[in-house]
Order: sequence, then structure tokens, then C-alpha cells
Amino acid sequence: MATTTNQVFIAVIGAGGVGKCFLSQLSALATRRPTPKLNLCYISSSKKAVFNSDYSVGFENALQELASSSKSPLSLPQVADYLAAAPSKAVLVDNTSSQDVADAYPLFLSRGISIVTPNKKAFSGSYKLWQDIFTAASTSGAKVYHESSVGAGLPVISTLKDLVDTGDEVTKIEGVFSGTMSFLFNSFAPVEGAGGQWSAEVKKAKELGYTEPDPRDDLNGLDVARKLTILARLAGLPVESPTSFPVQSLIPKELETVSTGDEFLEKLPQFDSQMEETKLAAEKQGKVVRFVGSIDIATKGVKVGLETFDKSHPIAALKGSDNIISFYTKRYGSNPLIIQGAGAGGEVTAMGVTGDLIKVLSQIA
Ligand SMILES: NC(=O)C1=CN([C@@H]2O[C@H](COP(=O)(O)OP(=O)(O)OC[C@H]3O[C@@H](n4cnc5c(N)ncnc54)[C@H](OP(=O)(O)O)[C@@H]3O)[C@@H](O)[C@H]2O)C=CC1
Ligand SMILES: N[C@@H](CC=O)C(=O)O
Ligand code: NA
Repeated sequence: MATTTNQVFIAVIGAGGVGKCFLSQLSALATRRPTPKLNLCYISSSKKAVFNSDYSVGFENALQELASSSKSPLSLPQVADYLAAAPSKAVLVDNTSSQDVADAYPLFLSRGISIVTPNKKAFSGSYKLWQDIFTAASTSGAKVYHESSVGAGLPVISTLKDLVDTGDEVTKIEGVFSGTMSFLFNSFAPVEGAGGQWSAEVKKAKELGYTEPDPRDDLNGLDVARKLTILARLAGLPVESPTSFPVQSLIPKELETVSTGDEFLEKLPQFDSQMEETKLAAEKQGKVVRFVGSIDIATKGVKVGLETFDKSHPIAALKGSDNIISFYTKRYGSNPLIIQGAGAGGEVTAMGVTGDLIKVLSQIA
């Protein structure tokens, strides 16, 4: 294939809830914006892949081709070699929640391959990985964007970066950072009415595509802890890891050792009384319980867990999978900058990924 600067090659790893929505948004983007020409050149799930020597997979039938492919995925260094040899600039879109893929970002970036992703693992793993990623990007000039790693498509990361880059001083960030937890508490402990059964709502959250691939990663508080780690680091606090501050888990003690997410979901109904007690305790004070997080920059305090709220509080009144994130800063004073809206779901998450891709294209093509 002839080299041309007016095209960009795109590899997509992960074709689950978010990945499928991203592919459909990518296909529409390629039709809407003919320049630069977007070439899908690689797509993989954990077991299968589609790619070829002329770097043209084609958008229309990519998912069907993936389902019927007999090719195994390339190893991550092989994907990096393949993309580095593409006839023009390349972007890796990581739609997995894989730590292995995240650990390979410095390799991709050092080879000039830009990255867009909703995967939190790279930015909330060790602080060394965080430094390696941004060092590799600034050395090679490749771009890395991860808007959907916090608040799905909501403009949370771009807003925080703008606050910091324009010289504002962020003092506190707080709110509801999990679409799953928001959905669970809004439906299990609503401001009005009885609410559903805890374990049944957990199953619904998974069916709606809000949970992590394993819903225990939401219920143990770690998903919110990862998001707070990312935000704290962007705000200037070098938090070492998502387990370096207090995180409350909602996994019943008796289920801490079950081996699979499916077994966990099957056994969870036996422990519904535990969450019922928490809900009733809040109700006795005329309040509702919600799962929240906060970062206090001055005290370097980061915490994640349950709190009770008056029924008139904006956090109590959230609907569906909504997140609400308040930025307290020097400029905004005592009235925080607030971002609110759906914080989980395939389409809204893919929107953040596609938006990031458009930003990358405007800089590399
Ligand atoms: N769902 C949401 O609302 C939101 C999700 N996110 C993030 O988006 C990412 C994707 O989430 P979601 O789509 O819901 O998850 P899914 O479980 O639906 O999809 C994950 C996909 O990744 C694939 N995969 C996993 N590991 C690998 C690997 N090592 N190599 C190649 N493919 C792999 C899986 O393949 P296989 O099918 O073979 O297992 C599957 O196709 C996660 O990082 C999540 O945290 C962020 C914000 C919101
Ligand atoms: N499982 C996560 C998905 C988005 O990050 C959530 O529920 O918020
Ligand atoms: Na976001």
C-alpha cells in the first residue's frame, strides 16, 4: 500500500459492550468525515482477531468477520510491530479492561502509536506506569487520551485538565463516580417508594452494560477508587495506587472468596438482608444511602464508601446511571463546577472514546 499522510490506521482491541458501540460510531465518523481517511486495520477480542497484510479490515462486516475468524490475536508486541509498519500514522483503541494491554501502552506510545481508551487500568495502576506512559508519549509525540476512564463520555478529565492547565487551583473533588453504584442505589433505595431487591438490581446493572466485566470490581469499590486515583493524579496528588486509601467494599464477607463473577451473582440473593439493614438505618434518620468518593487536595485525603444524604440533596435525587462530580477550585469559590449525566452504558462511553479519537486525528493527521 502506498504511503500517504492523509490516512490513519486504527486498531481496536476489545469488542464488548463499549467496543461494539465504538465500532458503529467509528464507521459513521468515517462516512461523515472523509479526511483523513480512516482505515480499520485490526480488531480483536480475547480469543479471535481480524487483520491482513494490506491493513484493510473494513467497517461494515468487522464484527461478523471477528465472530467467524479462525485467527488468534497477535501478541501485544506483534500488534505494535504491525501498527508501526502501517503506511501512515496509527491509533490503538483499547476497549478492554485488561491490565496486560494497559501495561503495553509505553511500548505502543514509544513506537509513535497514539492511544485512546476507556480502560482505567493504565492510569490507575502503579505510579511508575503512569510516568512511563506520559514520558513515552512526550518523547515520541504520540497522543494518549482516556476521557471515558472517568464518568464515561462526560467531560470530566478534559474539564479537570483545563482547570489545571489554565492555572486554577483545585481544592476538592467529590461526588458519585460509578454508573453502576448510582443505578443500584437510585433503584434499591429511591427517595420515594420501596425500591427493588439489592441482588436483582445488581443483575439488572450487569444486563444494562453498566458494570465492569466482573461486577465485583464495581461492588468492591475498586472501580471508584481507580477513578479517584486518576483524578487525584491529574490534580497533582501522586497517589500510589487505588488501594493506598480507604475504600469500602459492598461484597458480603461470605462471598469474598468465590471464584467467578457468575457464582457471585448466583449466591448474592442469600445476603440481601445486609444491604437492607444499611438502607433501613438511613431511613430511620429520614435519609438515603449512596456510594460516593472524595479527594481533598490540602489534606491529601482520598476516600470511597457509603454515606447518608438528606432526601433533598442533589446526590439523593440522581436518576438512572447518573454521575455527579463537583470540582471545588479557587476560581469557582464556594459554588463548585458541577458535571452530571449518565456515567455508564455502551453508547455514552463509546462517545467519549470517539471524541478522543477526533482530538487525536486533529493533531496527528
Ligand atoms: N460499560 C461501561 O459503561 C463503561 C466501561 N468503561 C470501560 O470500558 C472498557 C470496556 O468495557 P465493556 O465494553 O463494558 O466490557 P465488556 O466485557 O463488554 O468487553 C470487553 C471486551 O474486551 C475483550 N478483551 C478482554 N481482554 C482482552 C485482551 N487481553 N485482548 C483482547 N481483547 C480483550 C473481551 O473479549 P472476550 O469477549 O473474548 O472476553 C471483550 O470483547 C472497560 O475498561 C471498562 O472499565 C468505562 C466507562 C463506562
Ligand atoms: N462500571 C463502571 C463503568 C464506567 O466506568 C461504572 O459503573 O461506572
Ligand atoms: Na469522562
